[in-house]
Amino acid sequence: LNEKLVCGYPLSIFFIVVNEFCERFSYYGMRAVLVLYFKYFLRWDDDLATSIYHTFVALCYLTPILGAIVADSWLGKFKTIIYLSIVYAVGQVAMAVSAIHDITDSDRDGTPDSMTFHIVLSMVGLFLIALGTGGIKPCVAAFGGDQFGEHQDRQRRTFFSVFYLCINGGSLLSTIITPVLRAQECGIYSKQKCYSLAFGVPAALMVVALVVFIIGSGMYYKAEPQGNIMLDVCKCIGFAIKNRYRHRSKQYPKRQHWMDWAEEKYDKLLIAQIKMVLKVLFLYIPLPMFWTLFDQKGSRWTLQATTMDGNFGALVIQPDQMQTVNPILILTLVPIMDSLIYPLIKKCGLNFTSNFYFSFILSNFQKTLPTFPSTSQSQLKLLNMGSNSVTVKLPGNDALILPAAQVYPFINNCNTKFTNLLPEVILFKSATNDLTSKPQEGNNAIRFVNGMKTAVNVSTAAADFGLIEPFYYSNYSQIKNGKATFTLRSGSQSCEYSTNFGFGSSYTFFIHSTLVFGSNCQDSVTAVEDIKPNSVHMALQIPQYFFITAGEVMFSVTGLEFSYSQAPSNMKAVLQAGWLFTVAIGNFIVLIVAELAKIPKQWAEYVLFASLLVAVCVIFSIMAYFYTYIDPTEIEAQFKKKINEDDEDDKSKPGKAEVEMVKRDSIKCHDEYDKATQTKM
Ligand SMILES: N[C@@H](Cc1ccc(O)cc1)C(=O)NCC(=O)O
Repeated sequence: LNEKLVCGYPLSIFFIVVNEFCERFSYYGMRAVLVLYFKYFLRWDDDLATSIYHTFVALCYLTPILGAIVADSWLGKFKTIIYLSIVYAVGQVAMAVSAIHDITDSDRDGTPDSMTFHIVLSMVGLFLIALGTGGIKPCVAAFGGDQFGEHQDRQRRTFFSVFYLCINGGSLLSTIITPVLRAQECGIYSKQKCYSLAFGVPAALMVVALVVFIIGSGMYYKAEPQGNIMLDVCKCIGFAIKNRYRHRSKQYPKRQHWMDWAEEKYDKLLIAQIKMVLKVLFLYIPLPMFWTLFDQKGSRWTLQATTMDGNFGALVIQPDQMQTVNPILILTLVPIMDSLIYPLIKKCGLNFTSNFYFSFILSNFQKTLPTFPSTSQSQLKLLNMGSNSVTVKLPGNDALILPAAQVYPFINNCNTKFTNLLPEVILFKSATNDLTSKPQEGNNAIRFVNGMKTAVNVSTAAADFGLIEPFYYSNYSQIKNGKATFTLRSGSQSCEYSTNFGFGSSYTFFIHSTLVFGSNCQDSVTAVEDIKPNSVHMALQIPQYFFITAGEVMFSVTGLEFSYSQAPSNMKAVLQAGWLFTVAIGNFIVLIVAELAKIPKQWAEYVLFASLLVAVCVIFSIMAYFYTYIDPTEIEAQFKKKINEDDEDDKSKPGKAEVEMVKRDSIKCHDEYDKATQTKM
């Protein structure tokens, strides 16, 4: 089969593994920034961004069925991988182009003028990517498995572990790199967040994946497609159901298995193979619930991270970079599980082959947003710009002593009249201009109010607030976390004001009438916190990541190998597609809950998912306990032997030529299986 062996492993798998590394880099790199691209570039709200994200992920895991049909019945795995990789690379390029804001920014203000163009192009790109990544997914893993002979079970198992490590190596690098690229500013006419680069690098990696795969083409074992096996399976199941229904009367004797009702028309080998597949597919039923929780890392968890404090001391983590925790944990946990935990469990006499998972999501939530006025109210701020306390009487309220240089936020009904306010008390009505949500991407939204009788210019290295007229206020500007120094200027005179920012806060800075330029103006500016900085640290997401990743290691890594080893020889890609289909269903569940249920509290949604998963865990454990492992090769060999013996018997009987022809047709795939195993030896 494979003459070139390195340390007992076929050389060809090196190209497959590198291809997978680059492809997963491309996929996860693009996916890491996708939800933020929807929110901040296409300007969609959280629910729409989450829904489209999960529709895309679901599509990526529905298309494997298409890829498996094409590979098994028409092109073979090798050609399917090549053609669909080209489609995939085109999709990635389309995404990169869709994120170039300059293309439609004719007024050069930094925002796209035709959002439709960007939406349509990115949706086309995502569709092509889903077709490509999903289409090749069942083929690459099964193609890798095909490179091993019958006697190389151990090597094949190791291959699947290494394969999983490569997936996570690729995704780890990309989930670190693409958020950094996204955070850069780029553009021809105006500088904006560089989503085009964050999508462009994954596009380049997909081209590399394709080239590496082609380079290895001379070394692969390429099994021939074996006819439209999916169609045969569907027809055979359909016939069994119909036949069972036709013979529902009690006068007909029962058969051992409902699929046995297909025996009149279909070959026993095919029926046995379908039984094997159904047995595994039945075990897959509870799995979507795991993916429902698992895949929210890229959507809800990332959006949640944008409202958290990402300051890790020397490192400041971007919200989308938190996803790297998953591959980091995979890369550490898989070797530990393989070399320590599983052998230990085996030694204890437990057959704990990881068909068990448990994960629980803890939701953390925070309240850093203030109480905002309702539609019939407005928010007012009273600012005492004088140097003495003043007493203020607000309509319907008790008299209030407002100390010097202090601000009093006040929500009142719109028609309330204020009279007799002292000249040094500024009434600052900001109902329509105040921020009502957290600033984007962990930035801080800052504005200045000028209480002086002369216009003041305010600027920092990162933003220019422009010239602020007396008793007027500037627009908001976005400032990153850390120390910021503002320069206040009036004519040729200036002074500096410095302060520290956290993540996701909003401040209004009031410049006092008493400010004297030329000296330190630190005491002449009052900061009023409109929105508190994010108080919950991103590190609090790590336990959730740990539990969900431990669950992934225990069932997903081995699930890949399980799906391969329990599949009949001609249905390996089909069963891989079945496994991936559970991921698609899991993402549809998120979609349904996010779009239809619209649970108002995020924590309630998390608790719902976690409770469902606990219930499903119990059901799955019972199902896994009763599952008995099979050796498809052994079963197929027995059938082959039996059919050959029957053939010999039949040939000796007169008038059986026609039956023999039908049988020969039905075991066509069987002969090919034979051929393949002979070559493998
Ligand atoms: N652990 C996942 C990979 C991954 C990486 C980063 C994320 O944010 C989420 C998931 C994995 O191995 N998946 C299997 C696959 O085939 O992609």
